[in-house]
Amino acid sequence: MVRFIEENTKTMEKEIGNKSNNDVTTTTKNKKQVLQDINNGGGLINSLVDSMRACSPTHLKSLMKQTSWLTEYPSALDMFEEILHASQGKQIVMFLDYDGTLSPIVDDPDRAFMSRKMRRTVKKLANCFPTAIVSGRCREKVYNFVKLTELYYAGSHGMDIKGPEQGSIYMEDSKSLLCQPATEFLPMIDEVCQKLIKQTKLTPGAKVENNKFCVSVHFRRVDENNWSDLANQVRSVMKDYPKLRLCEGRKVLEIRPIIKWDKGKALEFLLESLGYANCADVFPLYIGDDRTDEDAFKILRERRQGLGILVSKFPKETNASYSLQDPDEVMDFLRRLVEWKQLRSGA
Ligand SMILES: O=P(O)(O)OC[C@H]1O[C@H](O[C@H]2O[C@H](CO)[C@@H](O)[C@H](O)[C@H]2O)[C@H](O)[C@@H](O)[C@@H]1O
Repeated sequence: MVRFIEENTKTMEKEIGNKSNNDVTTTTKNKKQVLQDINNGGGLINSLVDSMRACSPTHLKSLMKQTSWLTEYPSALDMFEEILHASQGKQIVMFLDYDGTLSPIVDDPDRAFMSRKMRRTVKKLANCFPTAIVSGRCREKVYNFVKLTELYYAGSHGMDIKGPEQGSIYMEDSKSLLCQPATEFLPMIDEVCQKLIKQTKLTPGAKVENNKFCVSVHFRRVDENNWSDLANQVRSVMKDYPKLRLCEGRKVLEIRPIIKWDKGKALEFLLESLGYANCADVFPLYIGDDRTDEDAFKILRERRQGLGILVSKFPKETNASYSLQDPDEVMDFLRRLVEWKQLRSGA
């Protein structure tokens, strides 16, 4: 396991361009270039603002018609039987993103609560299958929203992984499972976070969130006319930190260490920890709504194992195989999985 981490956490200056988790969802070819320029200190502020605009799904509506998109990425509810068929004889392992997947997207990140019904469903799910939450938020924060001790948690985009507090039937000594491949960056992240708070305080609506191994700069509540100011402020801080990179989520700029670690690596690490490293009898199911989830979808495609489900009401480029519209549909899908499993085990 130590080797797994070492091999995967070497700095990746050279690889940034190829491996950025924004690759797949880049709406225009030069958006990747834009982020590289920002990351490398080039500072194309206008282009960063374009890129921020593209964070909003409404800007992607015209990319493909909904109907043809749904033909390519059918509803996981409609394809439920096919999914079960593909998983036959294999151990299903569940990976769930939090924001936009288990909880609806809201204006205030501190109020992104999941419903009681969803919590009950996820609890039942974890009784049926090994289940992990994989989030961009810091692990403690996402745990405080989910509050289930039977889950694996991968916070800070997978850079902070911990086994279930209450132990697990799927892993011996799961309580001691801890993987934090970016600890050396903690002081830098704290410093950058303080600078970003200071720099952005004059931009109404901007919110800087310290996610321990990464930082989020939210612009959901920033007037679009002020986005270029915000981009300037972020850029002015980032230019002094070549070991950090900038990515995007939903109306959020994510600042992360340039290590070769993301939600895809977290998925692989957890599969290995669960004893499924070189195993054909495993069927990982990853459900997520965000660009950072694409790294995990991509890994599943590369491994030809399990499948990814994108949560989106709008057509988006994705490495997922199926889609669900919103957290309500996610809950329906999870419930059906639980019912199916309970029926099979005669519970
Ligand atoms: O990987 P995730 O669990 O999806 O976390 C990604 C980011 O989610 C949160 O921000 C997003 O949700 C907020 C609440 O609905 C919303 O206000 C914001 O616009 C979204 O980007 C979280 O606050 C970030 O720290 C996470 O990185």
